[in-house]
Amino acid sequence: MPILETKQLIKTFGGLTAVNGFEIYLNKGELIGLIGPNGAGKTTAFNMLTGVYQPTSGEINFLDASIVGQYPYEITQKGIARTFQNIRLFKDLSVIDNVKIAYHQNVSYSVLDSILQTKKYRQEEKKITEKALEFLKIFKLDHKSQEYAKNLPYGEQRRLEIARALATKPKLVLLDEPAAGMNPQETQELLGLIKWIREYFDLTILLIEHDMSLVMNVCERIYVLDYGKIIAHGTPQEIKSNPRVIEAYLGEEVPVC
Ligand SMILES: Nc1ncnc2c1ncn2[C@@H]1O[C@H](COP(=O)(O)OP(=O)(O)OP(=O)(O)O)[C@@H](O)[C@H]1O
Repeated sequence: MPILETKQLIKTFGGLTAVNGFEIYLNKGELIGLIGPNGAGKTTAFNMLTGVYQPTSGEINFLDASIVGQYPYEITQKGIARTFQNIRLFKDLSVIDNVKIAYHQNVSYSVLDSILQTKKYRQEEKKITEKALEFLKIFKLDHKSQEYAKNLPYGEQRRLEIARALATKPKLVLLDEPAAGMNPQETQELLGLIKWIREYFDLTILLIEHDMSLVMNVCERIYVLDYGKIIAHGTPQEIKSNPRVIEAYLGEEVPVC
């Protein structure tokens, strides 16, 4: 039984059909790639899976229940987390506060507790700080916990964004071009990190990526989107040699390994 399944998802913006009949399934524990030329509809698909956009029509089932019509925060609570193509951190907050914010969706103290700084509030805040620090340690960012997020080098900001997404305790993580803007060494490290977090946090991962070597090296199956439609689906080997994929990439040599 797939953890996530979509049926005939469509998203139109005025006269433009950005996503047209998007059907994918993700089994628990899989690491799946979503690739396609610029403007193919990849981010729009992510936005529908996370409640940022409501589909024009179609179904999205997560853990056997429909999530269509739910708000992004409800979908996060159900266990889907994401990162963004353009890093979205609270840049003027410290590194640790960026992670603590992700924990705050599960606090049990009230606004009044926090205003009055009650014992309950203080105890829970202490626990959250400890947990956030543990998390930063895993991502080798603990020594920068008090640094402003905006002062981190690019690769570390990407790591922090992934750390923050994982602090919401997701079952499924959607990574939107995590290697964008990274140099080859950072990309290589990221590849190791993605493989590792999948095992360590028992995750299912859906990855949008333009870096073909990353996708081909790390993903078990790949979906290819072109003009809003899935034109191919298969293992990296199958995708590499698929004529429709080669055509969509305008004769570019598709994958590089
Ligand atoms: N909010 C919006 N309003 C109008 N059109 C939109 C909106 N969001 C996306 N689009 C259009 O939908 C199409 C798909 O865009 P999308 O960003 O999903 O593609 P993509 O595959 O993620 O591209 P890229 O790889 O460049 O990020 C594009 O033509 C884009 O201009």
